[in-house]
Amino acid sequence: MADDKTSKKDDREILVKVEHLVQTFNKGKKDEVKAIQDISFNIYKGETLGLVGESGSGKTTTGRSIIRLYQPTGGDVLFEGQNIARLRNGSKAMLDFRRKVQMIFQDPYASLNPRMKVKDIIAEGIDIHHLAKSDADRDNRVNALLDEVGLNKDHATRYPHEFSGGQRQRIGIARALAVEPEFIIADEPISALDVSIQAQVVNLLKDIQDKQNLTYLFIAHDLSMVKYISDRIAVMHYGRLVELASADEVYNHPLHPYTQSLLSAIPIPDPEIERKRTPIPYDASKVEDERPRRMVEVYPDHFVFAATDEVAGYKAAAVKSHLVDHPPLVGTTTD
Ligand SMILES: Nc1ncnc2c1ncn2[C@@H]1O[C@H](COP(=O)(O)OP(=O)(O)OP(=O)(O)O)[C@@H](O)[C@H]1O
Repeated sequence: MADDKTSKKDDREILVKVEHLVQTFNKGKKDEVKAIQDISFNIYKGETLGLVGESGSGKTTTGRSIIRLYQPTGGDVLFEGQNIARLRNGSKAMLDFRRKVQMIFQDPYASLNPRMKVKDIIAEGIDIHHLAKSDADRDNRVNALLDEVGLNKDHATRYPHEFSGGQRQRIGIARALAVEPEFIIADEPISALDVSIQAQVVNLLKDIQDKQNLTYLFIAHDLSMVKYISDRIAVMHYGRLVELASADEVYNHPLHPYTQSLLSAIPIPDPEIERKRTPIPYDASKVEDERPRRMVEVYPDHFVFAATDEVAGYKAAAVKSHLVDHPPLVGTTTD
């Protein structure tokens, strides 16, 4: 992390270390896109790090660069201390990484091969990594995985089109779990699902995490669900991180104007309060000028993207916010 001076030594084990990651598409061409512009953060073993931001902010690109679906333009990604950005495709270390890190995708319709039976979809990774000792072992593993995600063994011989969206996402989760991963990148895993199903899938992911001590990067634009599942939250804007802290900190003591604006747009399930609230508009001019900025720890474990002369202001705002017993709901009210 850029400025660790106020951090106490802690015993959290770093599983993934992203350092100065840069991802530029079509570099040097007319349609160049700076999708990620120098971001650094850690993901600790056993935690869920939520990555939020508007469409186009670079969340998916971050996930895909970490898992090496994209070769980073710059920077490093350390997984268990090994630099993934430099691994050769086809090497033993890369194969090992491909097993340990799995992805769950947004669209459970597009991500499952319609011509394959569910058991073969789930067992794909088992086959690639030669994890099953026999055909019976393969079947047993598939059945246990179906059970784990709330499906049953009768589903094994069916095809994806026979399932609902929520069930398909469960199949996608079983496929990811099949190779006994350590780290899962879930890219908007519930955005395409009915609201009534979303909580079920999130709860399933949480249960599995508890049982298997998995680590998650959970990408979403829906801040309400991210709060529920995340230990910490990183807020992304235009290819940069602007704030990173525990979920409670981000929700109750947001410091960066962009985070405050995002939070103010979440509907509150109380019609009385909701009626009086107006979202805070985001004024980029003050916090996105030419001054160099970096992530600074302005409160313990609470980082904000700040220029040197903004740090004191953020620190004071953090202290002030914590003095209030019940922090004000973000968003201005008309009262
Ligand atoms: N393969 C690609 N080639 C060129 N540009 C890309 C590519 N992938 C993403 N981009 C661009 O990079 C930027 C970041 O996109 P990204 O998909 O990472 O954002 P996101 O925050 O995940 O958005 P969403 O929520 O819509 O998925 C966008 O401007 C996007 O158009």
